[in-house]
Amino acid sequence: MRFNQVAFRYRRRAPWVLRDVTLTVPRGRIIEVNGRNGAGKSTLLRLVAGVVPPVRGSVGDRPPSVGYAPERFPAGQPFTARAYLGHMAAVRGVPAARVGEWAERLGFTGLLDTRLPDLSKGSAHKAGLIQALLAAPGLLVLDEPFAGLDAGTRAALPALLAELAAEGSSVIVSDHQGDLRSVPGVVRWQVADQTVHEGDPPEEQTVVEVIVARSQAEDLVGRLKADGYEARLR
Ligand SMILES: Nc1ncnc2c1ncn2[C@@H]1O[C@H](COP(=O)(O)OP(=O)(O)OP(=O)(O)O)[C@@H](O)[C@H]1O
Repeated sequence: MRFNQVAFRYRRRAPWVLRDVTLTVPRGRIIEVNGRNGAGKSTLLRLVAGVVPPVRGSVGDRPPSVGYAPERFPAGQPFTARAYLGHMAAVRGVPAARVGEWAERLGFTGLLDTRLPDLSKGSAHKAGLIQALLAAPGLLVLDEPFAGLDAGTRAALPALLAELAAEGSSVIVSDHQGDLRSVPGVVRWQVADQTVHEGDPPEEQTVVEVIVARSQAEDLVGRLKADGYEARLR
């Protein structure tokens, strides 16, 4: 899946949230999306999932089956979790039994007959997660999935995501709390300055003063430069 010069803003004349975003979403990998509050992480995830279209540019080759769990699960609907998830399974064309399997895996079985508005915030979040996982997604987009989860589910989720990635899914996750730090091979994206930077943020730079005999100074500067440091003679 590819983003070609994607730009997005929520309204005409509103400031651009993202501009000139060109990137490839790798298959079979977990991508962790970081950035400060308001940088545009959720907006990027909505564009990846196809919930909003780009204002400029294009998105190509999105896998046909997409699972998306937004940051806030809209829990106001007057159904039980079982009825809601059964409905979502039917919409996605997967057997209703899949609901029970994921509920079991995420410790949600006892809550299936609770009405969505009566679920706690964390449990509603889990219902959102199960709904995203139902259809063995080629692309799984999770916005802050770790927020509000109980310790057991929170500890189990990275391995579950790694398993889906190993089966070939692209798994894109925004994560403030570093829950994916222990998973090997995670790709990191930083959202900043209205765009997306691949890789870890550049480390902060500092200046080290070295006092050396004048006769050795040029040699030392040369050696430091050869080692990749920025060095100047004063
Ligand atoms: N539905 C919306 N309508 C209008 N503006 C929005 C909407 N959603 C987000 N924005 C604006 O877009 C910008 C990016 O917001 P976004 O939610 O994508 O950031 P974020 O990095 O996910 O933030 P956080 O870490 O706080 O969740 C912000 O200036 C925000 O006010």
